[in-house]
Amino acid sequence: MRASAGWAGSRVLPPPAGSLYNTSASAPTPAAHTHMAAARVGLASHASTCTIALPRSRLLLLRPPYLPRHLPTFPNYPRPASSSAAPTSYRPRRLRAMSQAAGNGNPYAAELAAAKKAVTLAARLCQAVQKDILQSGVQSKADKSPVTVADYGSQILVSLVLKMEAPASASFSMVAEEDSEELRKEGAEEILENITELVNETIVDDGSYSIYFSKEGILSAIDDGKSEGGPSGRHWVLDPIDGTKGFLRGDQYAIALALLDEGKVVLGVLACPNLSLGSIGNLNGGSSGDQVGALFSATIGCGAEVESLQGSPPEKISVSSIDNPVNASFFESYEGAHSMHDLTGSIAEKLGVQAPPVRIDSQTKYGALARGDGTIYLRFPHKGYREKIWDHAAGSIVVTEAGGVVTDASGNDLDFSKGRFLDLDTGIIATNKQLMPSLLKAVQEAIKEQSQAASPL
Ligand SMILES: Nc1ncnc2c1ncn2[C@@H]1O[C@H](COP(=O)(O)O)[C@@H](OP(=O)(O)O)[C@H]1O
Ligand SMILES: [Mg+2]
Repeated sequence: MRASAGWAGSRVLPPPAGSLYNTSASAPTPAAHTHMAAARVGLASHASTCTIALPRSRLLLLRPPYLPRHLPTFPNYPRPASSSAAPTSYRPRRLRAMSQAAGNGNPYAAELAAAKKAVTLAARLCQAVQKDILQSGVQSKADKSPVTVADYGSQILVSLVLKMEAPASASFSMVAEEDSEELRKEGAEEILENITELVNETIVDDGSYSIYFSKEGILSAIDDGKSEGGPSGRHWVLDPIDGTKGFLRGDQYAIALALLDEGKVVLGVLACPNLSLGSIGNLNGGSSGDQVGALFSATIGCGAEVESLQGSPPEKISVSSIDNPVNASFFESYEGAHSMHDLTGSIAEKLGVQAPPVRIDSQTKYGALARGDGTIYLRFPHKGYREKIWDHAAGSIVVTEAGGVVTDASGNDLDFSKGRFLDLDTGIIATNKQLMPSLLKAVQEAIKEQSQAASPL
């Protein structure tokens, strides 16, 4: 059954005056904003070439009177993000001080605070784009450029916040899904323009940073994600929009960010803008009408938490304690192309699970599992698919810190130290400690039967 994500409310809003992504010579432009911001940061303005049409409501936010509020009166403004290192002298201290005060022995408290801030800002951009996609009906067309805008935009914002908030001495490495190759090609000028506008608009709206991205800065920030990761040092791991298909449908998606330290995931945050704050356990992935927008976080040895994306005190979460499979339910991909639904059905049957699968997109499944909305997560890609680390790093630590277990189909821990891919091709399973032994047994039996059926001799 199809999961619905509580976006009905946004669908009935009046249509925007223009699309975020269409260009139109006659449409109003945020030129005044661009000129003013560029002048104040001492950059060349590109406003004369800007033809993006913004919805009227968003244009209001770009009027010059807003700018002084967002651009504090520093004697100088930081370099644009196109420079190799983020400016350090104007880094906001608020976040650092808060995280230190709330650290309570968490050795990654500053990184955790930065990661939460990063995905929250990225989620804001993604929400604006998804709303526009749903209102304009673009999701039914072949043109997938709005998703591209959100994907890149999310990656840029995460990169910006992490660089701004990271300790000045730390080198920056990020393993992320996107690079700038496509955007540097001829014909990509318009989409680059749109990304530049949207990213800068999100930063201005937020007000935390006095930085302005030029187009070259945008390209360079995307390429911050080109790291190969590996077993030594620290690497951020980012999926800027996980669950792209769900994002386009108006369903679940996540911004997933983790930190690897010496090959181990030590921290993970998952922003799930369409996930209800109440349980989705009995709703087949849909919203119960509660407030939507959940932010999961976990640090190694410190447990897992959930809070509202709009800001609420974090609450500790733990996986379900159900130890009888008859009472269990399981999550799997909405997309049959991402996980073999016939195999997972046979595993569930062997285990004795009665409930139908809860099919939702993205690492939102890990978050929902971590807070006990369901008991099991099964993922069995079709033969030959290689899992990427950004599809599991954040989600897996949220589950393990909530008391769960995440392994491959043979019961091995996931190894995030091998570069951009996970070194496995068997499948990924997650559940609580009580159920894992019987789940592993059912998985191995079902896989054996499947391979016998495929080659009966
Ligand atoms: N053939 C395939 N088999 C398994 N996973 C796939 C796949 N093609 C894409 N994916 C991955 O599945 C992720 C979505 O997972 P889920 O099915 O749980 O929503 C995608 O993340 P993106 O949407 O970030 O590309 C992508 O990395
Ligand atoms: Mg993904």
